[in-house]
Amino acid sequence: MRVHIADHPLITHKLTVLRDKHTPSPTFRQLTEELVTLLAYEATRNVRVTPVQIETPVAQTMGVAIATPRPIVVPILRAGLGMLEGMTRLLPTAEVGFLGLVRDEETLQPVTYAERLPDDLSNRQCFVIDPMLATGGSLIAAIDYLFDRGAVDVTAVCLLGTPEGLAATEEATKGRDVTIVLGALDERLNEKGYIVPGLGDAGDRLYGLAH
Ligand SMILES: O=P(O)(O)OC[C@H]1O[C@H](OP(=O)(O)OP(=O)(O)O)[C@H](O)[C@@H]1O
Ligand SMILES: O=c1cc[nH]c(=O)[nH]1
Ligand SMILES: [Mg+2]
Repeated sequence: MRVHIADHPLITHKLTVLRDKHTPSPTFRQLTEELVTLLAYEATRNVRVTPVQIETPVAQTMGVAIATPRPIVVPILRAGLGMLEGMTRLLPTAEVGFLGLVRDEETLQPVTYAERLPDDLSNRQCFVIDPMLATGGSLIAAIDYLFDRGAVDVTAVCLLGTPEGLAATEEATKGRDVTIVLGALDERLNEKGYIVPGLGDAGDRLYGLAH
């Protein structure tokens, strides 16, 4: 498993505002979109391209186009939806599949409540988006869905992660082509499975629903 942790002052600045408990939902949504666009630059570094010939006003030249089959972007509902617009802005031709997972806050196990993915992901590059990698349970479940359907590689883009979540994901995805791109690696999980210092419940902060 490859892990890339962002190291850029703009990303750290935007994450600082996102973490602040006084930041209201509209600003939180805007920053989430901006952050995913910055992280997507790194996450798409190995996107498959194919050579194309084009004509500029001056000469013929070779360039590249995103290869087919098209990549697929999979937001993990609910919080991952907040990253979709920023991701598809960089990959406008990507297909979008959906996975609805919610963590049981007692057991910390993910429960699947929605799934709308292509049946066959053979030879597809997949990008999973979810702001939080806490215990890793939700991301591992998402990665399993994708490889079970034939995905060749999965890149996950998360705003915050933990050492515990990374270790669990590494253990569960051994032998598979998995890359994780993080905005920041936080200190730890607390006794309730929340990321410390984290930003709280990403879904609630994006969409404003109380438990
Ligand atoms: O690594 P884990 O321990 O599995 O926790 C991370 C998951 O928790 C959050 O979703 P949540 O279950 O709160 O659902 P929501 O997006 O609907 O709020 C988050 O968006 C991840 O999907
Ligand atoms: O800190 C956390 C952990 C899981 N899910 C969240 O939204 N936040
Ligand atoms: Mg939540």
